[in-house]
Amino acid sequence: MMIKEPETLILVGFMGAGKTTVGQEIARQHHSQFVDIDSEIERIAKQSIPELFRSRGEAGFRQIESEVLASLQTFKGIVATGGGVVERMENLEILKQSAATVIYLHGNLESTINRLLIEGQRPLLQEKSTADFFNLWQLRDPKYKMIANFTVETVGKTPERIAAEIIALFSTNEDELALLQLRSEIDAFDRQIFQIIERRMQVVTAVAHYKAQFGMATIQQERMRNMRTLLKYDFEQSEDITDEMIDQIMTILTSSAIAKENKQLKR
Ligand SMILES: Nc1ncnc2c1ncn2[C@@H]1O[C@H](COP(=O)(O)OP(=O)(O)O)[C@@H](O)[C@H]1O
Ligand SMILES: O=C(O)C1=C[C@@H](OP(=O)(O)O)[C@@H](O)[C@H](O)C1
Ligand SMILES: [Mg+2]
Repeated sequence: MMIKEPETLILVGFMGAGKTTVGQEIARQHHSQFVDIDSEIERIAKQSIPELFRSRGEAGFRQIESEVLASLQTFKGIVATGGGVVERMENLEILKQSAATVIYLHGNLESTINRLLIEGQRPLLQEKSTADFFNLWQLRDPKYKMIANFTVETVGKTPERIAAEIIALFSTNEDELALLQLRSEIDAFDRQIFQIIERRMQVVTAVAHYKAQFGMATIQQERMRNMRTLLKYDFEQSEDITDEMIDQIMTILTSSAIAKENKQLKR
């Protein structure tokens, strides 16, 4: 069975997740209408969001936000909400009961904060510490999940690709859809694994500097053997992480590290 194509898609997620950008891109690729709730608020208030926060406070902003959301109940097309749309109970009710399909654009805090710092347009970011931001993330994440019909992983993907994936959700068979979601989880893990390997290589560089300074050998066989033994011990009970897997992966990691160290030492 094919999933019926919805008349309206509502994008939710934390600030900086890409709701505005991806929403515009879906509308472009799918030739639909697009509304950004923040832009509507600015149009109605005749003020920018930071100005509105200054003149009427967050409560004043949230009041207009709820009114705009309520006014969009018959809109057909793509709606980008603001990250704080889940702050008010009445908004959650509207989103839960809506016939529209709600999509949670999920990301990670690190890339989100980096994007927002570059942009500098979110008043909440200016007044909150990273710890406050993390708390806000943890408070909102379950609310986005509660109202969403689908969660789409955004980490490491371009807005064009995320838009294409969302459009594909509705031209896909329902059985295939579960598979699509699981695969997107695997893709997200693969990206995380390679980000960690990259960080590992940065530490390798620091180690090479140290070894050069103290005239130490690049290859320290015993240390490498010990590490493999410890890993095998850690995963002794695991069916999936076998000794063979540990040996293969560690061979790749250590040989790339040794190659990098040798290259640096030759300089
Ligand atoms: N998938 C993405 N990859 C890279 N940059 C992105 C992505 N999505 C959004 N951005 C950038 O991050 C910033 C915030 O995006 P925006 O669409 O305004 O997010 P939101 O509406 O969820 O707050 C913008 O500068 C945008 O260009
Ligand atoms: O998360 C929030 O509380 C907010 C998110 C912003 O929208 P985006 O999520 O589009 O950045 C904007 O509505 C306002 O700065 C408050
Ligand atoms: Mg936005």
